[in-house]
Order: sequence, then structure tokens, then C-alpha cells
Amino acid sequence: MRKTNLRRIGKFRCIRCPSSSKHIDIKRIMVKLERFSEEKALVHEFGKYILEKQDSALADNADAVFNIAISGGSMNQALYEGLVSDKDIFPHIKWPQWRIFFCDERLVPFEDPQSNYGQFKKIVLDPLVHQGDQLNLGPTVYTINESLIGGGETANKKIAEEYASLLPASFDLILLGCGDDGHTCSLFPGVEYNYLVEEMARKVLWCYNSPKPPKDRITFTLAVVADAKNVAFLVKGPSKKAIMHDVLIVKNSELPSVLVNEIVGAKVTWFLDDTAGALIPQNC
Ligand SMILES: O=C(O)[C@H](O)[C@@H](O)[C@H](O)[C@H](O)COP(=O)(O)O
Repeated sequence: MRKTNLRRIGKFRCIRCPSSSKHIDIKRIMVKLERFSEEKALVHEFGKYILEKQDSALADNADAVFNIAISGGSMNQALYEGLVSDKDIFPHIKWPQWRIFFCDERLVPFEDPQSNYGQFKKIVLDPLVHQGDQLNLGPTVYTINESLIGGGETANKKIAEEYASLLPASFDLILLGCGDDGHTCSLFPGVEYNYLVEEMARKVLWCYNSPKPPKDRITFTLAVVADAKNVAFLVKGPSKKAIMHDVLIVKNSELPSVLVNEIVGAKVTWFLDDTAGALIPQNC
């Protein structure tokens, strides 16, 4: 059974917001909704949002660090476009003060195209080193222990435990995606995955039955997401239209992305393009 403290019952109320940012009342919990008709504007505003969170975490203190966790999939390209290739944003990113973690990771070697770290390195880290015709110092990136991959159940559990031990007490920012089925991190909907969404004591779990390949992964639990100072979802494309309606309007509490809204509330911002938000009324 899912823990009842993850659920909040309330009546949906949709309010009009005067600014360009809209708000949706999810069972009396406000989450922020940012919608864009142009892809370029979406990634630029996403980059600006990340920069603002960096600046408030660092507050011009050269010794401070910005603890950020990122997701895989389409997130990498958005990070490249919003932070590395955006000439207005790139000069303001203090990469050496960034500590980057992965919300979930597939248990494959880094060279495998399914590796979230491998894709992040290829799409974001490698290009940023020489961006702007200069040598840039990069962030500190926390990967899983690759040497344990392929070691079976005991090794997989150890990968999760070790990764949990590296995490900061709380993240300044967690960047999430949302799958067509409403999953986020590697927290999937359905009873066979309840062991993942119900865990609130451990920070990282081995997911042994992912419905999306590869079946072995590690994932943050909702306990980590709940403690974050800020959480942002980035969702693009027409394949996300139906699930965005289920998440933001129907608010189906069986969906892990809805659970994030419920437990994190006002600290959550959703960045949507118009195709993903096609079934979300414009006036809410
Ligand atoms: O490793 C993973 O599988 C991801 O971290 C996952 O949670 C992702 O964020 C969603 O599947 C959305 O992915 P897209 O943005 O590519 O649709």
C-alpha cells in the first residue's frame, strides 16, 4: 500500500494569474507553470531559471557550491542549449562551483548509449570545455561506481547505497523529466513499482524491473525530491499531451510525477511547450 502521507485530498480550483507565469492549484498545492510556443524561448527561460537558482545558492561566495541533480533523456539537449550554447547565459555559469548528480542512472557502462552520465558527458560536458574559444573549468560530476556494474543483486544494491552516501543533505535544484506514463526519475507507476515510490527512508534504490530498458537502474526516492529547495520539470512534444492532462488537471495520485507535485508543492515549476500543454486550458 502506498503511504497515506504522500496523498493530500482537496478540491481542484483553477485560478487566473495576472503575470506571464501561470499557477495551477494541485489539490490546494500551488505549482508554477511556464508555457512556451517556441522551443528557443523555452530552453532560454529554462536556462535563466537554473542560473537564478545557481545565483541564490552561491550568493557571490567563492567557497559555496551549487548542488544540482539532473535527469536523462531530452534533458541533456535542453541543458546544452539553455546553458552552454546560449551566449547570454553561458558566461554567468560558475561551473567549478557546480556539484552535479543524476536523479537516476541506468546500470550499464558509461560508454553504453543508455548511460545517463555517458550522454551528459557527450552532449554537455565535452562541448562546454572549449565553449567560447577558451578553456573552461568544468563542474564536479558524481557518477555511480562503474566498476560494480554487472555484479548482480549484491553489487546493484551496493551501487545504490554508495551513491546515496554521496548525496548532499538537500539539493538546491532537481531537474526532472516526465515519461509518457507519468514516471519521473526511475519511479514508475503501477503496483509492481510501489517499492520505489513508497520508500521514504533510503535516498537511492536499485530499480530491478524498469519497464523501460535497461531493467536495472538506480533512482532517487521521493525522500530526496521532497527535501530539495527547488524542483523543475521540463516536458516537450506532442507525445506528452495526454499525460500532462492526467498530471496537471486530473491529478491522478497513482502517477509518480503527481506525487512530486503533492509533496513538494510551491517549490515545483513545470516548463512545458505548447504541444505538451495542448490539453491544459490557457486560463489556468
Ligand atoms: O533515465 C531516465 O529514464 C530519465 O531520467 C527519465 O526519468 C526521464 O526524465 C523521462 O523518461 C523523460 O524523458 P524524456 O524527457 O526524454 O521524455
